Parts: sequence; structure tokens; C-alpha cells
Amino acid sequence: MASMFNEMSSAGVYAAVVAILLLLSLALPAVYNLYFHPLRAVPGPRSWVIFPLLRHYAAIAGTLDEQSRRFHVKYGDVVRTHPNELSFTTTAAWKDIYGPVANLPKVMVYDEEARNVFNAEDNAVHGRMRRVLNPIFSERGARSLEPTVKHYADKLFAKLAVYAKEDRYVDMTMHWNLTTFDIIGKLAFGEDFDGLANGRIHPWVKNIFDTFKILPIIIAVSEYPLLMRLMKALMPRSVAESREAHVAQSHDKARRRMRNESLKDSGDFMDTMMRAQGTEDELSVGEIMANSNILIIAGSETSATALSGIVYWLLRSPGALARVTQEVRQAFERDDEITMASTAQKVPYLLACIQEGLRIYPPGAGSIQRYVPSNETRVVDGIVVPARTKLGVHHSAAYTSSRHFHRPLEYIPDRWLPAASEVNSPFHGDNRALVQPFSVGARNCIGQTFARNEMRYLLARLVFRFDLLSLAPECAAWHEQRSFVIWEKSPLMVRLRERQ
Ligand code: HEM
Repeated sequence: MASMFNEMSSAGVYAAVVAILLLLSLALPAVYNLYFHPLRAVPGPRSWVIFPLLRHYAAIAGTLDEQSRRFHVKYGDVVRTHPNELSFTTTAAWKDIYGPVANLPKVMVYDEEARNVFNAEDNAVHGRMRRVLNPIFSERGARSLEPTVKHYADKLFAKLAVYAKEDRYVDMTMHWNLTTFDIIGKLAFGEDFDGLANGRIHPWVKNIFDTFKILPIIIAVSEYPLLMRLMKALMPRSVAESREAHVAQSHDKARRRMRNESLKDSGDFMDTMMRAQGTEDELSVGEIMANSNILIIAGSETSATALSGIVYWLLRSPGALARVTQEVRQAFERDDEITMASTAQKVPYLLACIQEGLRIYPPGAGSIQRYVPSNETRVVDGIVVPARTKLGVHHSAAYTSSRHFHRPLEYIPDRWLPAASEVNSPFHGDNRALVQPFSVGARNCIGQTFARNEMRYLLARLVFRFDLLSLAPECAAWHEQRSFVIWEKSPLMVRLRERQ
């Protein structure tokens, strides 16, 4: 009896010791992070500093960006959203984190992926890839792609005309996506995704959207190496198979395009990359494939998102819609006068509408983070930041901040017109330099010139030919969306009419 009692008590002691150790392993980091960590003075949600899993849970649930916007309203221009993570909403932070002098390394997610211009850690590799791609993304390069954009624009507007004639609502989110994926597919792989032809999103493209939803899980788990290994071991075979199939399909498409002699000297993305063969900047076949892939992901969804947001906000702002429609119809007599070049000159209000769309609904909702390397400290916007801290400027929190913009939650293109800089303008104090939807520095968006050309061309042709009549009632609050790096866009149902 006594020995049984002794056994129980020693088992009890073990259990108590394990419980205390577990408690300490949770409590000690929390106490350190709250009271002794170098970032302890930076304001932010204490619960997220104590329980970092809450931050990851928000990302997995698609509410991280919405919560970040609220935290920035509550705590100010810098918020500690995790023990080792700061979110900023200032121009100084753009310079100190992303600017050419700071040039902090990017936080990467997929370690095993082939390197492309977006995920190349090595600055020399990144620089080589940028040099190869630069010509096609110059102003001249972008304009040389106009025939391809026109081809798909014609297809899009022919489809919209059918909806208009039948007086049916059309899902503009879907149609912008079909259009931009067809355009970029053609430029990268020499073949489109049959999107506009079939009226549905290609499985290859859908796979990309699905991957975005998994990213926050991978980011959360990557903080715990053991959990990462466990996740990989337990990952259903079907998930791995679907990813492998996606990669194999991309490689097939890229190989087909590389072998297609008829597209030699076509001046598309692939041609640009292949022209570097034999030079000291040459890309390997793997690098060409990886870059084709990333160009499709980075170059389609982003422009489609921006265009969807602009159409939505125009429909919610009848004054702006009437003014941009009138401007375009006065500037051009015929549809074929609308070009990438002519829209750069003749429709300043349309350019303001695009810029305001990028402010109020930036395609990247949150931030693409950088980190401070081991054994270094950096000063960001006056804050001394220790090694291994993740940092970012939060696009949507910055651009919708009342500290930086007058009437920030309203769509007001006038804030981008020259008159807004005059002292008597209510928008005089707007912090326009803060709006950097294409990011800043050596790793900013290489496709921004093409994107701006493409967006203003498509938008001008849309309002030239169609009256945008109304949004379906269920789309009244379309912009209230979750986000998983990209916004989770629901259908944007719009009624159109061909102009009389
Ligand atoms: C409205 C449209 C677009 C927006 C808002 C946008 C936004 C961005 C942002 C914010 C980054 C920088 C990420 C970072 O800081 O690390 C980026 C990078 C990039 N974008 Fe875009 N983008 C758009 C359109 C395009 C287009 C049309 C293309 C190509 C056809 C493109 C290709 C790329 C590439 C390749 C990178 C990686 C550049 C590098 O790391 O050196 N983007 N984009």
C-alpha cells in the first residue's frame, strides 16, 4: 500500500513538474517579449505578443489585414503585430525598409522552389534576372505588347456586348481575371488559358488562387521547424500531387513555347528571356520556367484586382463615373483612337481614377515583408530594430489612414489632380508619396509600366463603349473582403449598356 502511494505520488510529482515546465515554456517567452524584448516599447495588441499564434490564426482566417488596419487606427503608424514583427504606415518606413540603401532581404516562404526574380535571395541572381527582363518592361517594351492586349480586349468587349444586349448582370471580377490571365499566358507561354473563349477560370489558374490560401498556414508552421516536418509528413498525398501536377503543367507549357520556332523574335516575355542566352546574364532553362510562372502569377491577378476595384468604386461614386465617361468620350471620337500612348496624354481624370483605385483598394492588401539579417540592427523610422525582425509597410492600412489622407475611406480621384496640391484644397495635406502600390527599391514591381498601360487602355475602352449602369444589390459592400496575401474577391455583378 505504502509503495503504491509512493508510486502515485512520484507520478504526481512528475506530472506537476511537466505541467510547470510547460507553463514556464509558455510564460517565460511571453514575459520576456512583453517586458525585456528590445521592441517592448512599440505599441500593439499585447495578446498577439503573448500568443503569437493569434496573429497566425488571423492570417489563416483571412482577417490579418483587416485587423492590422484596425490596429493602426488604434496604435498609430507603427504596430507590433507579433513579438518579432513590426507593421508601418509611413513614407520613412518605405525608405528605411525597401529603399535602395536599406535593401533588406525579403521574407521567403517556399524554400525548395526554383529561384525566380521574385524569390531570388541572392542579390546578384536577382540583379541578373532583372537585367534580362528589363527591356520588355520599359515604356517602349510595354507599348510593344499592345497588339496582344488589344486582341484580348476586343474579345472581352465582344462578350460584354452580349451581356449588355441581353440586359444581364456580368461578373466583372471574373471577366477581368479571364482577360489578364489570357494576356499574360500568351506573353509568357505563347498560349492563353482559353479563359475568354470558355468563360471560365482554367484549373491551372485556380490552383494559384488555392495556393494563396495555404500560404498563411505554411508561414505559421515555418516558425516551428518540428511542426513543419510533421506537416510535411502528414500532408495528404493529393495536395502534393496537385502541386506537382501544376509544376509539371507549367514546365510543359514553357517547354512547348521554347521549342516554338514561329514565336522567335515575337518580343514576348519568353523571347526576352531567351535573347539573353549566350550572354553573361543567361538564364538556365529552370530559371526561364520559374520566371514564366511568376510573371503569370504576379502580372494577372494584380491588374485584374485593380480593375475590379476601380469599376466597383466608380459605380459607387456616380459623380466620378459620369466625369470619367465624359472625359474619355470627349477625348476620343473612335474606339481605335484609344491606345496606350494616347491614354497617357489625353485623359488625366482617368489616370486619377486609377491611382485612387490603387490607393483605396491596393491589389496587395497587406505587406510583402523584409527582415533584419542576423547580427545586424537597423533604424526604421527612428526605431532601433533588432536582428530577425520582420518588417513591412502595410499597403491598405497606410492608404486608408486618416492621419495621412482627408476623407480616406471615400473614392475621390480629385486628390490626384494638380489642383489638390494647392493650399486651399482640402486634399492639400494628403500624403500622396505614401501610396506605393508597386513597392519601392530594387525589388519593386518590374511590371508596373506595363500594368499602368494595360489598365488605362482597358478602362478607357470600357467606358468609351459601355455605360456602366449599376451594381447588383448583393455587391453593395463588395470591398469588405477577407485577404490571403491577395483579396478574396467575390463576383462583382455589373449592369452595362452599349452607349447610344
Ligand atoms: C496593378 C498591378 C500590379 C501591382 C499593384 C503590382 C504590385 C507589385 C508589388 C507590390 C511588388 C513588389 C513586391 C515586393 O516588394 O517584394 C511586385 C513585384 C513584382 N511584380 Fe507586380 N504588380 C502589378 C502588376 C504586375 C505585372 C503586370 C507584372 C508582369 C507582367 C508584374 C510582375 C512583377 C514581378 C516579376 C515582381 C517581382 C519583382 C522583383 O522582385 O524584382 N506585376 N508587384
